[in-house]
Amino acid sequence: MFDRKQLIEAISHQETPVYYYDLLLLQQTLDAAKQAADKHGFHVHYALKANFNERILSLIRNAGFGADCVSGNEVKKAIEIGFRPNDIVFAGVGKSDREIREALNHDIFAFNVESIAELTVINTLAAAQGIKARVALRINPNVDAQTHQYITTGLDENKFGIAHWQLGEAVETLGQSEHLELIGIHFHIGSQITDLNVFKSLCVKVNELNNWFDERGFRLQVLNVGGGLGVDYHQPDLHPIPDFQSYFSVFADFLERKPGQEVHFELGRALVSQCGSLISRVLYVKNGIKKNFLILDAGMTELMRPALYQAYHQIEKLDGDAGAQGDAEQLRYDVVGPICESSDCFGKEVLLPKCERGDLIAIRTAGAYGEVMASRYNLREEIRYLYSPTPVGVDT
Ligand SMILES: Cc1ncc(COP(=O)(O)O)c(C=O)c1O
Ligand SMILES: N[C@@H](CCCC[NH3+])C(=O)O
Repeated sequence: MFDRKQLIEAISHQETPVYYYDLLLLQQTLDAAKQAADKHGFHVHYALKANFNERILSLIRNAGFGADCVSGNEVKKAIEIGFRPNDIVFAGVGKSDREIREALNHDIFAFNVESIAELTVINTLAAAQGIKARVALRINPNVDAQTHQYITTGLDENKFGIAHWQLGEAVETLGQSEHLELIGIHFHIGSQITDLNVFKSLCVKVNELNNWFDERGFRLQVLNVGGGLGVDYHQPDLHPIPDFQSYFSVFADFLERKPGQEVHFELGRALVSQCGSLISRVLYVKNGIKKNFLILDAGMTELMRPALYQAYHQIEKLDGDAGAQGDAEQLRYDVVGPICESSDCFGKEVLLPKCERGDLIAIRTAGAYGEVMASRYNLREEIRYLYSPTPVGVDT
């Protein structure tokens, strides 16, 4: 639970803006996800792209998750943090030769391969090292994730994965590639998916393709269905932990596994979103005729999602006489940052208790795709962090 009192105390001497991570909530989320996945014998790789803060990664590694990486540096980071190479997968439409070579050196579990040309390149680089690379084919299943158009990835018009009509050629290439071992098929249809029916549709496609490979004599070890489970940006206190039980049950009920086949997942957002908040102070209040502006010391440089996708994040006043839930006068504010871009806006017409300079503002559900997407535009300061006390008995 978001402990405002503890946070206000911790923050009082702290410069803002600052990312606050609730490590207890993170641990509870990881425990819930692990328990729900273990019930079905599912393997979960954490998608590092969502947040690669080292304290967070350590907790995730200790909780027994693998790693899903999308660059050579993410692979390197995962190894440094102590993820076992055998628990690391590497996706990405544009893996460079250097990145592929380094991942081969580490003998990672699998490359999720996104094109036929990439198969040929990995085969050549593996041959040069005299080894065999384990690969899974990332297939574009043309399933509509019913999410924001910029974060949908599994439609024919998206750049990700191999199209189903290219599978014949992919299989032919594999047949000619002595240094590749096909271990599975991989899918990822998009992010922030809140309608579980979408995952049922994905299962139907995975089953069809699993049969397609089976009929051609391929014994696939792994079905990797990617990530994408969404979180509640509107009510973070009501739903601090996503419903992992229902999510994994969809796959347990609808995926038709062949004997011995493993199911792998790549969750990012669902594991880390709710544990993070961006904490900021009000620099200025501008009262206009048409609008009131709350100008914060945090901007799109610290949290880009609202500017980039018009994403909603709950905005709360943390302190002040009335507190966030008090019966003080409420006003509507456009909550903006100091960056010289009009899109530098966290929310329009946000209803808040009357604010003044120095008040603390929390922008919630910022643990995923927050800090990692920060930029130094306008030569902003480096990101600062603050952590809640480490959960008892947990080693970070
Ligand atoms: C291949 C792949 N796997 C996993 C993820 C993690 O997605 P999410 O954070 O929505 O769980 C992504 C990002 O969308 C991705 O591109
Ligand atoms: N960055 C996106 C999600 C992209 C997921 C990675 N393919 C977000 O903030 O919601």
